[in-house]
Amino acid sequence: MVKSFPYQLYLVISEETCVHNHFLTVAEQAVKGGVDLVQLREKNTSTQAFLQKAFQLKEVLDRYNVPLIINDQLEIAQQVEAYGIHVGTSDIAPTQIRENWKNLQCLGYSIEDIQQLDTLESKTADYLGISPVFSTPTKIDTITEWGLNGIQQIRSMTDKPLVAIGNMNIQNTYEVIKAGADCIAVVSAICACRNPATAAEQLRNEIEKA
Ligand SMILES: Cc1ncc(COP(=O)(O)OP(=O)(O)O)c(N)n1
Ligand SMILES: Cc1nc(C(=O)O)sc1CCOP(=O)(O)O
Ligand SMILES: [Mg+2]
Repeated sequence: MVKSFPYQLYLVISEETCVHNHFLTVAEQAVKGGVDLVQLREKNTSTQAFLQKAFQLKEVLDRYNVPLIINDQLEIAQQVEAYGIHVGTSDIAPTQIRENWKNLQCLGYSIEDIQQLDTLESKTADYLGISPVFSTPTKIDTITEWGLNGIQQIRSMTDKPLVAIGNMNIQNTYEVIKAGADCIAVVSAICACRNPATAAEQLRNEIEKA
């Protein structure tokens, strides 16, 4: 059974990608503009610093009832009582996460090739990240881009909620949702903007048009 996934605009944030404002300000403004799910993805910080940022971000998000997802780090996710965790093929496996985190609410898993869809790991996930829809300088260790055809192909093969990530912006959001994605996830389209609330609002409008 597919669990409810009512999220459509997903912010993936780290301190270093927030160019003009503090990351907590970006997160709060983005939520005010329409972001309904946030992932903290810190690739270049110590565990202690990641944990501290996670607590700070959770405090902000809790005020708006917006769930927090932690990237990669199971212990941090559990310590901050996050809503969930997102992992990819090089990380701790979804089945192992389920074994170790009994009251986990939301488990995201990246799909990089079509064979992965038919695995226990994918079936264990609550949503699948289409990784990447379009190639992006924000994450360069990806394999190939799925494009709109890839989204349609995955959509025809699974009922799981699909999160489109990779160079998502206001120009391509409408067609990506039309192709079958349930949600779009962004870094630069919000974090690199001077006004994160306006950026989120514009993305939200594109989603709602579709
Ligand atoms: C929503 C979402 N989709 C995909 C990813 C990528 O996860 P992963 O493949 O584990 O790569 P890293 O983010 O760990 O570099 C994601 N984080 N979020
Ligand atoms: C965190 C992440 N994961 C990706 C994947 O393909 O799995 S692409 C990506 C970064 C997305 O950044 P931007 O919105 O700036 O393109
Ligand atoms: Mg990962």
